[in-house]
Amino acid sequence: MCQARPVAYKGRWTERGRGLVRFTGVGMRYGGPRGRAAWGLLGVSFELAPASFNWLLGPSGAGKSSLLRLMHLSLRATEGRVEVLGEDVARLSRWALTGLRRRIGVVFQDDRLLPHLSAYENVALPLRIQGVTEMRLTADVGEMLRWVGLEHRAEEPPEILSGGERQRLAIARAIVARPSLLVADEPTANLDEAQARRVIALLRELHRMGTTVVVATHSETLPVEYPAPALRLEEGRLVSHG
Ligand SMILES: Nc1ncnc2c1ncn2[C@@H]1O[C@H](COP(=O)(O)OP(=O)(O)OP(=O)(O)O)[C@@H](O)[C@H]1O
Repeated sequence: MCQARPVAYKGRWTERGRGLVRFTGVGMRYGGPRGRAAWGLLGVSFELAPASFNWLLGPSGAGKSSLLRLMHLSLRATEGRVEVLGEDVARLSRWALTGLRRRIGVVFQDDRLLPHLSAYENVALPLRIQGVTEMRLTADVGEMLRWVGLEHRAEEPPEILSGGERQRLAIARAIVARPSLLVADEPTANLDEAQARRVIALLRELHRMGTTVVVATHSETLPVEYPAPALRLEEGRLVSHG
């Protein structure tokens, strides 16, 4: 399934070398009832090399989702500096943030597919929003569905696909617009081992094509099976990176 590589258009897959992610002294403080505000992240500093594959590890409540939300720009840090794809996000205008978001793909634990659209239309959606031509859309969506091994399910609604198929479809949708950074928050949490391996193989393949990939997981076995740099969080602090 993973042997067939997508054909890079215009001679490239993503902007290789521009996938840098750097956090410097980052803190994320969540509000709450008076006196109950809490730090989800505290003093977190690290740098991810462009086109690297990275694990994000830590127990429940350690801050993994908070870190990923900062990385895919759905949260703003309370303190510190967040640089994504080489941009200091606090300095960007709303317009520039929207542009940067388009270069980031996100995969969640639950697939978040649209139930009233076919598999094909779910993958096509990001390209339709960007207004790409129908010819390019057809080629790119077909290529993505082939890559994730779902070309034969193109006309099906997501609800009749298996959990693993839905998650592969979610990956196809997240990467069809060729993001430079792919952030995955426990993408294998609901899958059996075989399906989980298939999903990780796709994400590893994506990294080999030049995308920076960050995958949060509770799995003890996947990071051993697929060795890669790992960020480990505990109680909101980065306790190791390497
Ligand atoms: N929206 C929020 N409001 C208040 N506190 C929050 C919010 N989101 C997260 N937190 C708190 O921040 C801390 C880190 O949570 P986060 O969801 O980032 O951890 P996690 O490692 O992803 O956990 P899990 O593995 O269970 O998903 C926790 O103490 C959590 O209760």
